[in-house]
Amino acid sequence: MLNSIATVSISGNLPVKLEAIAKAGFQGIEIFEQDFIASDLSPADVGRMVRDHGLTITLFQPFRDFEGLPEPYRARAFARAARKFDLMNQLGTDLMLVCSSVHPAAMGGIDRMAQDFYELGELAARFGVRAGFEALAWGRHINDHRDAWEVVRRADHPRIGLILDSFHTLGRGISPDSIRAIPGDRIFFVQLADAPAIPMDLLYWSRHFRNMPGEGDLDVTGFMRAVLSTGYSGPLSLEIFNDQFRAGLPRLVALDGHRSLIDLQDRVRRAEPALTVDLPHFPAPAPVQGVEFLEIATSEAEQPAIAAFLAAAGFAPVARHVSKPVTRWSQGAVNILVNTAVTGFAHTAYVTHGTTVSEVALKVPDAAAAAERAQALLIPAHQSHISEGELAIPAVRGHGGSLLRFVDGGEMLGRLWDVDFRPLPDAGKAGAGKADAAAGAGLTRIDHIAQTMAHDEMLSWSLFYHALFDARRSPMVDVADPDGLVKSQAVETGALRITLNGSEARHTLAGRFVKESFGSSVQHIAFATDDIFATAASLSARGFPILQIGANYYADVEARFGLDPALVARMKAANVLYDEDAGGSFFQLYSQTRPEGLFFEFVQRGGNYAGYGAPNAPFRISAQKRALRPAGMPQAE
Ligand SMILES: O=C(O)c1ccc(O)c(O)c1
Ligand SMILES: [Mg+2]
Repeated sequence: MLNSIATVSISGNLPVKLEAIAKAGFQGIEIFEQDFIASDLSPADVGRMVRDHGLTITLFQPFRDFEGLPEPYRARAFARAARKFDLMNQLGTDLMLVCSSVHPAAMGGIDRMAQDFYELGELAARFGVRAGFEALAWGRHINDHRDAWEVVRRADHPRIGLILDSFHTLGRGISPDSIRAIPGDRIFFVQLADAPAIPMDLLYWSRHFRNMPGEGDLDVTGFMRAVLSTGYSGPLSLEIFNDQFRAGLPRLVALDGHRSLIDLQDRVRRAEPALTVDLPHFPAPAPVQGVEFLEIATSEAEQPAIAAFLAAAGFAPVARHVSKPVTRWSQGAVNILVNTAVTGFAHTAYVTHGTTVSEVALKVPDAAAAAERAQALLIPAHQSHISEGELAIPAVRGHGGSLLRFVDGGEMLGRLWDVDFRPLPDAGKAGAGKADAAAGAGLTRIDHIAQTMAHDEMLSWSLFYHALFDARRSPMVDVADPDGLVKSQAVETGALRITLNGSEARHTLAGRFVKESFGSSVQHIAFATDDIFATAASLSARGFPILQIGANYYADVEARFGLDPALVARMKAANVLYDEDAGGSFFQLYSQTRPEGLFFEFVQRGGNYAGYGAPNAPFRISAQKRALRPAGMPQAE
């Protein structure tokens, strides 16, 4: 099976698109007619350029408004088809997509349309080409692949076949199982696209919101399984109309496309092992068991402030790296490494972003398997310099260029802290006298990590986690910052919870963070506690910069949830926020933002509360922005 992508799916002019598509590892392209017409290259030159990139033209499309026309339109449609078949000969492709008609004069009648296609087949034979019929979800008479198939079946011509497009089938809610009865050799071509579940006009949805399989909410895997069960073995081609991708970086969009096709085929074979897919073997996704450590890259000059912040949050320095200026701070099951190296990856991250989370290390069942899966998904590996006797911890490039490491409980990696670190002589005594250092502030583990990015990177990172770990996504939510909207989406796999946050508005807290840290990065880390009030008291005793929440919030939250006024009084005194869902309750407490924009959150989940306190986010953001301004300053910047 050849993997292919339509030129409409990415930005740039035709040569730029071809280059990006070839570099991303595709074998074929669909030439969208507009892209060809807009270029001033001759058809033969385009064909040559495509082949020089090692690509083949899998499809020429679209040919519109063909079937069911009365004269004189009908004769004109055939004359037009002859011209396009001739063009296809010059381009060097043998398949044209005919999408179902939206012509106002088009008439219905399966047999009339079948007759038109039979005659088109005869014409195609004279040019040595073929044509495939695709049901557009908004076609005038044909808008369902089952009807398109009936037309093709009745046309009964070897040069006329069916073209399936996952969007048109799934977008209309048609079960893909209806595909299983179609003979695979009558399916000439398969186009793949996903889309977010947003109710809207089908045409508008299709032309602006399609995304890569695995980035949306449609059951593209179910569709693919049905297609492959027919014995179809032709191209698998992405046809993604998406406003962001049209403006995105061609290389990155094409690479995401290839990743999505690999992940899709991997899902198909895991769901239905009897189906053959064109993929080498690689490990299945495994759920993440936890965050083993986070590393903050900083400088010697800024290190004392970070150390003070961590100490005030109840962390204690417990160990030092054997060869690098890296300190391990611990509390509960949380490990935070502070790296002040002036060489190597952490330093590059610091120079690029300022003080930043440069690494996230995930505990997985098998680190080597996770790295192998990443490689199969075209996620670049990272080789760090390690000294004699130290562990090589597998790493890949993750969000914002940071490193994502994989550690497991095996022979070597299971001894990470013993091999690479030496305990500090006074470990455990740090902060003694202020509060109980051993217990810290009651933080037990990392609840979630919030990664902030440009809005148009969100789909890409959502695909990354979905493909690598089979992560589940919750619906995207809008968070109102006083200066614009921020989109937020949670991805979860096993014990790993990540929120992806993106904003197009430059003055939102998220937008400013991306600008000021020169690219996307971890913006906040949320720690779990079993007792939010004890944590609040401990933080307060340590002089931690707790975010102050206004009185209006508490009056509202008491009324909204019918909370006990005594509880609300405690929350107010401790600046604790509250939310609940059908599963349980949620308490949160925030820090003010640090100079580089990083902040901490402390949460207590009750029952099976599944969210992240999104309803509180606007109030938290406003409070953080207030805390950033000297008292008495007006709201506007
Ligand atoms: O939006 C369209 O018109 C259009 C054209 C060709 C296709 O293959 C398709 O899926 C949609
Ligand atoms: Mg299509």
